[in-house]
Amino acid sequence: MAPKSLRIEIRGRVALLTLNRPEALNALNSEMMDEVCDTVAKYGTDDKIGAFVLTGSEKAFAAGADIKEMQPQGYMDMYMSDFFNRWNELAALRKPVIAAVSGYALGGGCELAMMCDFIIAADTAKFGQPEITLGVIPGMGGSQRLTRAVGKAKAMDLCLTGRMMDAEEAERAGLVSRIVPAGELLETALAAAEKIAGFSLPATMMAKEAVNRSFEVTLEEGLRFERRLFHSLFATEDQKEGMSAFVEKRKAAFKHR
Ligand SMILES: CC(C)(O)CC(=O)SCCNC(=O)CCNC(=O)[C@H](O)C(C)(C)COP(=O)(O)OP(=O)(O)OC[C@H]1O[C@@H](n2cnc3c(N)ncnc32)[C@H](O)[C@@H]1OP(=O)(O)O
Repeated sequence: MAPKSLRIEIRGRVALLTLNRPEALNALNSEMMDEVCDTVAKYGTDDKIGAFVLTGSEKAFAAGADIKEMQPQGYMDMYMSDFFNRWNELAALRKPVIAAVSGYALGGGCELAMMCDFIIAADTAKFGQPEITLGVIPGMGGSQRLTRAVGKAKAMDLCLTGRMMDAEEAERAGLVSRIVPAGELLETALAAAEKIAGFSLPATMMAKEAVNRSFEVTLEEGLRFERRLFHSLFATEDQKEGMSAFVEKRKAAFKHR
């Protein structure tokens, strides 16, 4: 069945996923979670896809989890269904994912963007964790990923006051990798994704794995892990091709093997 709240376009080796619930500013409900996670599961194992772009509308990347869906729930409902757990499938995706954020990225929207590997923001983007204004706290990783991205002071400020930060503040804080004019957001994100998808897929996957590992282990363990991955890439055809192409002064043609 075709997804209802997600548009999927395949552009060469890039899968472009557009959140599509404009009537609710892309509020993330269970249907959307299933559609996003089913889609990344499908293309995550497709050798023809080398990178993803996740985006929303001009007004909202996503204005948070769907408050109307959560409002009637009780503790047992949330606990027994392990509400939001499926979003971990996006965070665990092994291929690179870029979040292209325009407008609101609030609550679960900000958390969803942070599950991606990096965020390219339009100059209109606004980030925040306003859950405190609803009597709750972040529940899709905000207190953890935001703190790792921007440090304790700013994460506390955002989680405790519920205020929004604009794209410039988010870039200064390290949440966002680059800011572009709103009209150039999608082409910039797609160009970055196409560039990544043109490199060796095993190398981009291992680069992602190595950077992510730095959040979990000591420096010494991380360095050893990186070196082992680096060594292993010398078993790939793409290492032979990439280095030969440099020596022969030509463009590499990676086979993703
Ligand atoms: C995942 C967790 C656990 O971390 C929790 C969360 O994510 S909780 C949600 C956090 N997000 C918010 O609290 C933001 C809620 N939205 C707003 O504050 C405003 O909508 C706004 C400031 C983003 C934009 O305001 P405005 O331009 O005035 O538009 P609205 O009229 O408010 O919204 C239009 C339409 O969308 C519905 N909407 C917006 N956000 C949500 C949401 N998170 N869940 C459900 N529905 C949402 C809003 O109700 C409007 O619909 P109608 O009521 O007109 O049908």
